[in-house]
Amino acid sequence: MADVVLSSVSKRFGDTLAVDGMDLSVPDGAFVVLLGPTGAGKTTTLRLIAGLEQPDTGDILIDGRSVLADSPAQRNIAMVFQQYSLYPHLTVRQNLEFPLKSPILNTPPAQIARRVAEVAEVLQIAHKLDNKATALSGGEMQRVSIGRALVRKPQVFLMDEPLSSLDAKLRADLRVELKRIQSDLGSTLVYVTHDQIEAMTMATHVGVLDAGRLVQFGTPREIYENPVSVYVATRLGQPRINTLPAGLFGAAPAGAQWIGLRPEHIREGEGRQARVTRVEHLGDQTRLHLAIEGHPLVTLADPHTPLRGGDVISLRPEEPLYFDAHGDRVI
Ligand SMILES: Nc1ncnc2c1ncn2[C@@H]1O[C@H](COP(=O)(O)OP(=O)(O)OP(=O)(O)O)[C@@H](O)[C@H]1O
Repeated sequence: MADVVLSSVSKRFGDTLAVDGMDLSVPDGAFVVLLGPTGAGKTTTLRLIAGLEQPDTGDILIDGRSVLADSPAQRNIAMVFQQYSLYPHLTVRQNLEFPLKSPILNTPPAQIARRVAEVAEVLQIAHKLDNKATALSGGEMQRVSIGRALVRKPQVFLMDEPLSSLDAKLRADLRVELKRIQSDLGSTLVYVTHDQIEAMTMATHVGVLDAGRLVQFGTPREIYENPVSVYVATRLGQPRINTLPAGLFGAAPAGAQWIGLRPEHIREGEGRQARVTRVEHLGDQTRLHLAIEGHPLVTLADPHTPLRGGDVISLRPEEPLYFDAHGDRVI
């Protein structure tokens, strides 16, 4: 296993600067989740690490050594994409064996058989080993794709939204499974997702990308509790952090333009009056939509809340976050 370092890496496609002077340090054995809206440069970052793209400037080091001159195969990296990339005419077993049969590796047949059996067991596809890849459900195909990455025990795993095409139950199962496999193997993993739950539950570190730049890197808790900007704060947390005029609840720190309120920053019972506009029951959470002087606000309520649209409650902020006019954190 190995650490991965990107040092001032930039990559341009025509007029688009997809990755812009990125410095990223992925510690050995870390599970790093890259978050950011579409076009932020997440996939390009993975492809640069894999060697599928070459940077225009900067350096990429794996295990302390520059890999810019290495081919993707020489980098000993396994990548899993959103769309499963299986050989349709081969069986599941043959698909899983394929990476181990590379002439570079020269793996003995008994070891290949053992490794395929182990991985099939972990991913719960042992009973499908002799099926053609095309005779599988979407979820099974994606498990085989992940299995193909796992069989090789590469230096680094790169995964680009590997669970996003799966149904909710399978996604939840594989989330737990992937995290377990990663921590058992001690593998270094860089993972792209739009799914906050995946980020919060699997990541040891989260990297937030904005227009090709890494704007914050830290544990999921640090990113959630101590975001450097509104942009970062809105990446994690459902409902999203509310941003309201800083003076709405009284005095605000110097330079503050916005007050950022997550549900846990809102205390009911005293303070400003807020009108309930809607109570939304989502099953796993109940959202309270409010308005203070016409400013909308969403927070969480007890599932059995007696509140109804039109009710008026009082609330005040507790240890909120403040941001300046550019959205940067003030305190
Ligand atoms: N091969 C390419 N040719 C031209 N432009 C590209 C190419 N690859 C990426 N881009 C552009 O670079 C920018 C970053 O793309 P990238 O796919 O890395 O973003 P992303 O954060 O992964 O987005 P998504 O969440 O939609 O996958 C985008 O503006 C994209 O259109």
